[in-house]
Order: sequence, then C-alpha cells, then structure tokens
Amino acid sequence: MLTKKESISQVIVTAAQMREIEGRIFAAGMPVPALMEKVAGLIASRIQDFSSNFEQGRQREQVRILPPFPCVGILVGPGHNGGDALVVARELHFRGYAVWVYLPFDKLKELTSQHLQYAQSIGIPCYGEIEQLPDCDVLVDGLFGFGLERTITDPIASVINQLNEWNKPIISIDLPSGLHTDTGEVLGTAIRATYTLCLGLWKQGLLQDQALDYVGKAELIDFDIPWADVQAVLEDVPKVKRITPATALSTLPLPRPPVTHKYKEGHLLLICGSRRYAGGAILTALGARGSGVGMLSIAVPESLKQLLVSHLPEALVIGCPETESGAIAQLQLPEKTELSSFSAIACGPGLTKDATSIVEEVLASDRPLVLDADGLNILAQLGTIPTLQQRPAVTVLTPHTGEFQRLFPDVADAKHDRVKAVQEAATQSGAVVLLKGARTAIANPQGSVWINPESTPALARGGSGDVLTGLLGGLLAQVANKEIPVEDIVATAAWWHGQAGILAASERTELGVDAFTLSQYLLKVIVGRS
Ligand SMILES: NC(=O)C1=CN([C@@H]2O[C@H](COP(=O)(O)OP(=O)(O)OC[C@H]3O[C@@H](n4cnc5c(N)ncnc54)[C@H](O)[C@@H]3O)[C@@H](O)[C@H]2O)[C@H](O)CC1
Ligand SMILES: [K+]
Repeated sequence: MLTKKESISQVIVTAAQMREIEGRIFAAGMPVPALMEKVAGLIASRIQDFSSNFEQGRQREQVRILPPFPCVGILVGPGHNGGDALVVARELHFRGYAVWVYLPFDKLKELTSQHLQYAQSIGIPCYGEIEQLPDCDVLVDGLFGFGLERTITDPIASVINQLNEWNKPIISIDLPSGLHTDTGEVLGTAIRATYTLCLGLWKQGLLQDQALDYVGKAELIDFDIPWADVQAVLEDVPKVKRITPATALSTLPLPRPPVTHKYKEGHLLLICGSRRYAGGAILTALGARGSGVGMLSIAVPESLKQLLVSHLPEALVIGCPETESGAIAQLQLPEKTELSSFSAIACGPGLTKDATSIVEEVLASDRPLVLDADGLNILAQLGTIPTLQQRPAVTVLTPHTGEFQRLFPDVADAKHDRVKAVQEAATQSGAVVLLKGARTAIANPQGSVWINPESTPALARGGSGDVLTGLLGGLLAQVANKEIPVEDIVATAAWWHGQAGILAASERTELGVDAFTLSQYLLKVIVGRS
C-alpha cells in the first residue's frame, strides 16, 4: 500500500484537471486567499532553505552559492501565480530579506491586486521596468502559472529573454513562465529556471522532454490536497503517472519463494546480434543477466556463438544458421524446444534488416514479446502493426523517437506532445509502447501512461538501449505468470535502467557510463533497497 504522500507524488495532471481539483477544494469551503497564503508560505520557507542549502550544495552539485539573506527580485504576473509571488515577497520581507518586485502589468486579478497594495504599503519597492530592478542574487518567477493559454508576446517576451541573459538563479513558482502546462512547449519564450517548485500535483508539461531545458531541478510543494478530490477528478480518465522508487521496487520479483527452480524464475529467449553487430548481443544479454532471470537462452548467428559463451557462461547460447551477410537466417532451437517453451522473448538489437523472417516468426508466437531496434525497423517495413492486436500475448515496443516516427507515421508528432503520442501509438497498435527519451514514457492500449521522472544524459550512448531490452525481457520473463500489469513491469525496467545510469554517472561522470559499465551498475541500484 502506498502512503498518501507517495500516491500524490505519482499523480500527473493537466491544467484543466488541476483547475477542476482546485475548484472542488474551493467549493468545499476553502477560501481562495487562505489557500494562496498556505501555498505561498510553503514556497517562502523553501526559498529560505535554499539560501542555506545552496551553500552545502556547492560541493555536491556545483550550484551557485547564495548568501544567507540574498537580495530577491520577485517577478509578478497578472494572475494567481503573481498573487503567490506577492505573498512570497511579503513573507521574505518580514523574514529579513531585501525584496524588490517587478510587475509589468496594469490589469491584475482582484486577489493579486490586493496583495500588491499591501506589499507596497509595507514598503516593498515595486517597479514596472526591468531596468529599475536592482542587482539581485536570485529571482522568483511568478509571471505565469497554469493559466498561461496564449503565446507570450512583446514587451513581456523581450523581458523574459533579458532575464534569462542575466544568468542569475531563478526559482519558478509552479512552472517556468512561458511553458505550456500540458505539453511543455515554449509559448513564444520562457523563463529558464534553476529550480521549479511545482504546486500540489505534478504538471504534465514538466515531464515532457522539450521542457527540460527550462525546468531546472523540479520539486513538488505538497499543500495537502485531499486525496478524494484527486480521485474524483482523475477517476474516469486514463491516468498519467510518475514512476517512483516505491512503485518500481514493489514490482521487482523479490523476494523469491524459498522453494523454486530456474525455469520457475523465468526463461527468457533473446534473439539478437549479427556478424556486423556482435556487441549488441552481448550488451542485451548483460542487461538480461542484470534482471536476475532464472534461465537465459540467446539465439545468435552461429559465428557469434563462442563469443557469447565466453561473455555469459551461464547462458544457453543457440548458434543459428546465418545469411551471407551474417544475420540470423533461421531460428534453430534445440530439440524439443519451441518458442512456446519460453516465458518471454526479446528480439531486435543488432539483428540487421536481413533477419525479417525471424521477426515474423516471433510475432506469430504466443509468447510475451519485446521488440527493439532492428526488430522495430523490420516491423515497420512489414507493415503488420495492426496484427499485434491479435497476438495472444502482450507485445512491448521500445522505440526511440526516430523509430517511433517510422513505426507510427500517422500519430501526432512525438516531439510536440510525447505523452499524447505514446498514448495514441499504444491505443492504435494494441501494444505496450515505451517511447525512449530524457523522460521515457510508457503507455498501455487503454491509454494509461507512466513517465520516468529521472534520467541522465549519460545514457545517450550506443548500446544503452540494448541493456534496457535485455533487462526488460528478463523482468517480463520473471513475472510472466504473475498478476502484474505489463506496463508496470516496463515502467520498472525504465526506472531501474535510468537509476543505474544516474548512479554510474554520479561515480564516474556523464562521460564514464558506457553500456557495459551501465549493465554492471544495475545490481547496485537495488541492493539494500528491496
Ligand atoms: N492549483 C492551485 O490549487 C493553486 C494555484 N495557485 C496559483 O495560481 C496559478 C494559476 O493562476 P491563474 O490566475 O489561473 O493563472 P496565471 O497566474 O497562470 O495567469 C493567468 C493570467 O495571465 C493572463 N495571461 C494568460 N496568457 C497570457 C499571455 N500570453 N500574455 C499576457 N497575459 C496572459 C490571463 O489572462 C490571466 O489573467 C497557479 O499556477 C498557482 O501559481 C494558487 O495561488 C494556490 C492554489
Ligand atoms: K511561474
């Protein structure tokens, strides 16, 4: 059972859903000004933490140092994001900070206007021109929150660009002003935040790849939204959720039952590699080894067999007849073994496009199937995505953006809104689709989505996807007979892979995470945590 805090940290909402949830709180009797006061008080306290934590953080994260009582410039917009910012200004003022307000709008919402009046009455200086703002140590961005609906134009657009050029730490309230709350698109221009303090529930746009250059380090400010209101609003819609350590760890096949045997702990068949791409087969197999799968069989072209055996002595390596180009020509399984003997199949890395008949064969099998890399390219070429619906077992597709576009040319541009794109692809194909990226997104055919909220650019490296395919195949094989939704297992694999990259990068820098090293960090992620 997840605690309420954990459940809240999983939820991802759109602007419309947040407004509806907020509406229920107000309708139940919470006064709007009281909620703003509560939320902004929490933001002010967090900013106060930062002025000491920035210093500690310097060795750890190389963040810019702030003095204990920094001079704070507060950017105030016309709506309630601006209202929050004015309450923050007032609170910091009373806590001894030097505070200046920049407010470039004449027309303000009523509550925001009242807070402005009071801020001025207690002597907080307010300016309408950015040039009037004194040299501050940090800026707090309360220009726009989830109410931004249209493109930002001049003069505000130029001001935002100018503020970004100042290169000062910026703390954005709720989301960096200028980002679309749902898609994370930049509407004209946007604040490049150092920190984003997201209010109440995670906004979907903050977890979209295109927003990441603007979001900085993001954290949730929990202001005690009643769980019943969240459930009431999200009940009937496909859920978009953040993968958290608690959910990922809870789906791991641990602890094992005391009495078991290797086949009970999953038998994975990997089909991968070619003479040209031998390394891909090794890396996929190392990913599978990292999953802890009970039994691993690896089908490769005959000429790769000895290589694979020397790297993975525990695996059963099946050497298959090969084409002239060195691709697998035919799956030659050991006697009395059929594809249906395996708990799951993972197929694709390093195959080359000459292995078309192999992909057709595994698609025709009745086993849970992961298709990646050339497996996906062949599937796109075959044009048989519609037949995935008829497979008696689950199919998991793991494309990066390029493969995604080849597979699903009719689906709305994956660069514009990755969440919507992955949802459409899964619904259209009947497969579970994992769209790789900085924020990998996984959808099931019913439209539910998991997003992996943490990753590292260290993983942008040849072979790291192969490790994921093996890991995922191994997990799938282990839970094949358990009642765990497949998309949950796929999410766990994405999280585990991402965490291994983060851990490896923290010890070896982002340049030190080659795919082999990555596979060696998988175990370290879960030791002591599960
Ligand atoms: N979620 C909650 O429960 C709470 C949210 N709070 C804060 O309120 C904002 C949302 O406030 P809202 O007033 O609805 O919207 P904004 O502040 O984002 O701004 C809307 C404001 O801006 C005008 N506008 C929109 N687009 C543009 C544009 N391109 N150029 C100029 N002006 C534009 C629009 O007309 C409106 O007037 C949320 O993010 C939180 O920060 C509460 O304080 C606490 C509870
Ligand atoms: K903001």
